[in-house]
Amino acid sequence: MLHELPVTSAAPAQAAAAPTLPVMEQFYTIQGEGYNTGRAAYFIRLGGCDVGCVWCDVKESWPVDAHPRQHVAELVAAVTTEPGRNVVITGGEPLMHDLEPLTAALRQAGCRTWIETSGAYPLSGQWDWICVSPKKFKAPLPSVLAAAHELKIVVFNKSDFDWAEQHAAQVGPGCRLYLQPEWSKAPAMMPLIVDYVKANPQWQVSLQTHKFLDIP
Ligand SMILES: C[S@@+](CC[C@H](N)C(=O)[O-])C[C@H]1O[C@@H](n2cnc3c(N)ncnc32)[C@H](O)[C@@H]1O
Ligand SMILES: Nc1nc2[nH]cc(C(=O)O)c2c(=O)[nH]1
Ligand code: SF4
Ligand SMILES: [Mg+2]
Repeated sequence: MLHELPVTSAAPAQAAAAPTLPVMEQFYTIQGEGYNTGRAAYFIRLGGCDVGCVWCDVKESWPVDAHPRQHVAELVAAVTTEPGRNVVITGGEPLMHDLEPLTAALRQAGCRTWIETSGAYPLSGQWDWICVSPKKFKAPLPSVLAAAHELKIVVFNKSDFDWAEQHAAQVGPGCRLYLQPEWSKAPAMMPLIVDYVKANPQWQVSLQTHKFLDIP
């Protein structure tokens, strides 16, 4: 015998919340630092950082709530209006956010995904180039150091050379090693960096070339 089925109104499928991220600024420029210096790249600067570097050159990025949130799809659409396909995710400290949705969407759109991180938070996302710039103010995680393609140490005083070596001992074998002068200390530190790289040629010099060029 057939039973009459109770009439149920199917609950509408819960729409997955479209992922958003707080964006301080976004700009298409030339990568100024490190291994990819000189390459055209689209920068996405995410808001939020609690690392607290005294010499940080982008302190306006620190408060997470000060920056309007954008949908991942909007960000990818903005990136792909430009001819380049290298995308740098920076901040702020970008790894304070789950970067899986953004990096997956960027790769789907044919972009290469690069990150600038202090390494203080666990890695999320899919990356073609990982630049780790560890900080004394909040230690990098061993798992992020191990994944680095590039280790970029900011040299603020002469104790930073020993500190650089301590971190170089924690990266993988193919990782590129860079010493970058802290911008305001460059006149004093640059001669020491030059001598250090000449004596320890596994290291290279990285300069913030965009600041000399007066571009973003
Ligand atoms: C503003 S941070 C954002 C990404 C991430 N929070 C980090 O520190 O790697 C981008 C890069 O700029 C470097 N940087 C910040 N302030 C600097 C300064 N005053 N002089 C030289 N490099 C600086 C950082 O070490 C990092 O490699
Ligand atoms: N041109 C340019 N290159 C950069 N490389 C790393 C930057 C950063 O702030 O993460 C940066 C930046 O702000 N501008
Ligand atoms: S970790 Fe990066 S964004 Fe955060 S304070 Fe340091 S340099 Fe600035
Ligand atoms: Mg910068």
